Amino acid sequence: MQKPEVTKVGGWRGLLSRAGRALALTWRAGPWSASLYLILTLAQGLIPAGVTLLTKWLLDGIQFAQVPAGEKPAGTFDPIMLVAGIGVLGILVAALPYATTYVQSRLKRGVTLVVQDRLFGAVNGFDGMARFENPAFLDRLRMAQQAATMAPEQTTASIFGIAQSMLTVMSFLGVLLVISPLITLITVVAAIPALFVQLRISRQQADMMWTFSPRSRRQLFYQMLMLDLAAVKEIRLFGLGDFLLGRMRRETVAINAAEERLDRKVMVSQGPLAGLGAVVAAGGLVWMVFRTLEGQFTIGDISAFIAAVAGVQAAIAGVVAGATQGYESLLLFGHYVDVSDMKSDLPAAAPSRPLPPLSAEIRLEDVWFRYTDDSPWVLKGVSVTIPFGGSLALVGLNGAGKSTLVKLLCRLYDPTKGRILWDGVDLRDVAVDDLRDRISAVFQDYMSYDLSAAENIGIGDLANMDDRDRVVRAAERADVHEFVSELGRGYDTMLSRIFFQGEDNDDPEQGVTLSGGQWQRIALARAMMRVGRDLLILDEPSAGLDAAAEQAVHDRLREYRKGATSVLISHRMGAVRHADRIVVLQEGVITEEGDHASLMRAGGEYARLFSIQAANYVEEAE
Ligand SMILES: Nc1ncnc2c1ncn2[C@@H]1O[C@H](COP(=O)(O)OP(=O)(O)OP(=O)(O)O)[C@@H](O)[C@H]1O
Repeated sequence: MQKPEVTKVGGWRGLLSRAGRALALTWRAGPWSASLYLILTLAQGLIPAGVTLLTKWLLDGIQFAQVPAGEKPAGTFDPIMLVAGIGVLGILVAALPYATTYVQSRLKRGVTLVVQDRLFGAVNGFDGMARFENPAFLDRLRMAQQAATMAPEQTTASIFGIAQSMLTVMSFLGVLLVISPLITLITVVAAIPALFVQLRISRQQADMMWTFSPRSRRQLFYQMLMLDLAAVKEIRLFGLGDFLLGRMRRETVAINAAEERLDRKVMVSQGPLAGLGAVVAAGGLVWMVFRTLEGQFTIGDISAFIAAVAGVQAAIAGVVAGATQGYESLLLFGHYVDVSDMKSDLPAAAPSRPLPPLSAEIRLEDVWFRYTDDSPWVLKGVSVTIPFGGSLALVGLNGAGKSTLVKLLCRLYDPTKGRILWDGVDLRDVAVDDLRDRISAVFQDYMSYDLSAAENIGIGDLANMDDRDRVVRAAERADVHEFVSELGRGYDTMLSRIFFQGEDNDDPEQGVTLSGGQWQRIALARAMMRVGRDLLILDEPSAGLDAAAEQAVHDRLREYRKGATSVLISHRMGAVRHADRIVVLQEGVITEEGDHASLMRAGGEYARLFSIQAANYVEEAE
């Protein structure tokens, strides 16, 4: 079921295709900005050689200023014009980086928008839950998220940067070649090993990021935990602060040590190579000076040589840096590409069958389920029928498989074996959105959204979210209307304080913090928003409620459930006794089935659980 979807990223062909995608993305995010960015970048690549050439001509012009006009060597120009030209290029050198940064930032914002839309669009398209429970996938998702914001822009910047540096190299080589082909060759050859060493290092860096990803995740987990409001109580009371800090420190130290090792490698391998470049440059200069003294070269040639050697080395370093950064961002971009290309984790039926409104029954036929291929079976051959218009209650000890069964009904997973039929149609043969549109549910681990009360309820049915009457009716059904009406801003009160800062923080009208039971009733109201659905699932809908509220909620729910097909899970035996059919699940197997009276008569597990709770109440009453 959870196949290892995460593969290692690498291979030149893959890298090239990813580079193509990154460039295409950048282009799509802003064709004009991208073109301008390219022009500006390339222009900056040509300027250094241009300045060098003009300077050489200027120095030659000065050297031969006293020579009569007809005897001047070819390529001697008016010094005033050359000074003006150097001035113009100087202005461009100063101004262009700012223009480039502006265009680059603009492009980056555009790219971020496109890429995030795609990534989260793809994530929203994962219909099931399994991927979200796979740690390797979560790692990749985290990296994809990181990649989404920086990788395409970085890749483009690197590719353009490489083009710029190569243009600089080539233009300088043009100048250098005219002066001395030998020096040109030696300079280039000396710079090549650095390129390969850098590429190797960057691969190691990317591998390290991947290897240490679980550590980074744990480090982040401890960090978040120490700042988590929900965890504050236990951390304070149990004195867990230093323990968590120690664990976080351990992860950070391990990551730091690996980074340190890599940095050392970079220093040891790069240092000598950089030194070799400097020796070559110095040797070339000595040779050049001697030749100039012999009259073979001009002073302008020496200045051009000095500038070109430095320029070529800097530009080759630029190519290496660009390649390294590009390589890293492409590896990172690979995670983004993989996640955004992923299809839904639930096989889609093609073509999907229409899902008729429920008219007869929902039937589980010999359903077996386990979460992963190597984990134990959670459901072992469950067969049960939920008749149309009837209520089914699921009873069983913790871990019996009740919530799992509900997840299968919502098709958050597919059964490993067996099938679930909706009026005879296998759930796998219908579009998952159609199925979910027919279901309403309160899950055991319901959500508390940092939204207003009206929105918290209304999002149960997005299409009717702004229909205040509907929201109020849903709140009434969940017995929460009165409470919400009395809040500072009624239904428009924010059920969160996280968006308020500074002075507003103490204003109770700005947002409220609800209790667990109040949140549970809001979640119930959210489910009640979904009127006219075929199946209502209530997984522990009253676990956090006080006795009076629980009674009231169940009375109302019974009213609401009348005529609706429903599945109720509750550990409160008083709440399930009214169900049309009660099923007892023990370690993934149905052991008893019937209505309250017949199960009590049978004297099995149901009767035992019921009697334990009843006895508790009686003792408490006495
Ligand atoms: N996402 C998951 N991955 C792996 N195993 C899981 C997962 N969720 C639940 N399980 C396992 O499946 C079994 C059944 O869990 P389930 O939540 O369905 O039980 P339950 O009957 O609803 O229990 P409770 O009454 O405590 O809510 C448990 O052994 C649990 O450890």
